[in-house]
Amino acid sequence: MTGPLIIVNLKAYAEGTGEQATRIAAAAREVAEESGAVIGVAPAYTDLGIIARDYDVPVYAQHIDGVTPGAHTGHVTAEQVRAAGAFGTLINHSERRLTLAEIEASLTAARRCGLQAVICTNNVATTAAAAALGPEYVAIEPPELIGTGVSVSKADPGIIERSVEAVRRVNPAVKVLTGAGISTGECVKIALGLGTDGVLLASGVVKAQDPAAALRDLVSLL
Ligand SMILES: O=C[C@H](O)COP(=O)(O)O
Repeated sequence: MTGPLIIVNLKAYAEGTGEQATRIAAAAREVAEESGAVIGVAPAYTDLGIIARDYDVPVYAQHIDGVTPGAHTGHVTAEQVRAAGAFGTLINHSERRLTLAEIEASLTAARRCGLQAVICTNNVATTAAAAALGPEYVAIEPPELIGTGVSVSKADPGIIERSVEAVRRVNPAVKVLTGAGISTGECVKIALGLGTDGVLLASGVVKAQDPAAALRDLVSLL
């Protein structure tokens, strides 16, 4: 994949399975084709297989556990999401936080299965620690802005700049995403201008009346 990456995290917003996820995946595919942007989706586990099978978009798990297949009730393995068609996985999202040891174990599992790893972080220090582990991406998201509609790009550009600097210092091979309240092309443009490689967002697309229109706006200034 080349160019900025936009990942739409569907979280647990849907009350059922299928309908919302397939609508957003279809919109992601359509807008990616029109614009040339890379748009991934992170559906619930219950929707992951169908999205990966029927929609030509990069699919991310929202979390994987750092275990190998075996007696682990209530866990989800990298092998399972890979077999269901996942391209990558989020790790340590603010709504699914892990210890440092667990982050490392989940990253090891992702590597074992060839999944692209996006480690989410909540401040500059954790961004630097995550970068030291060497995932493909870190995604810095100030937790207080998540789901608020107040964009990190406008409310806290400094945390993006400092995170990009920290990653470049620790491990320049790691790419940086940012997220929290991102909903417009302007937010994306500011984030990229501050040195990121893309954005991670949810409510701006998931709660939109017309997800395709919301995605078109996001890529409008690329
Ligand atoms: O994974 C996505 C982030 O937590 C951002 O969520 P949000 O776009 O609803 O603020």
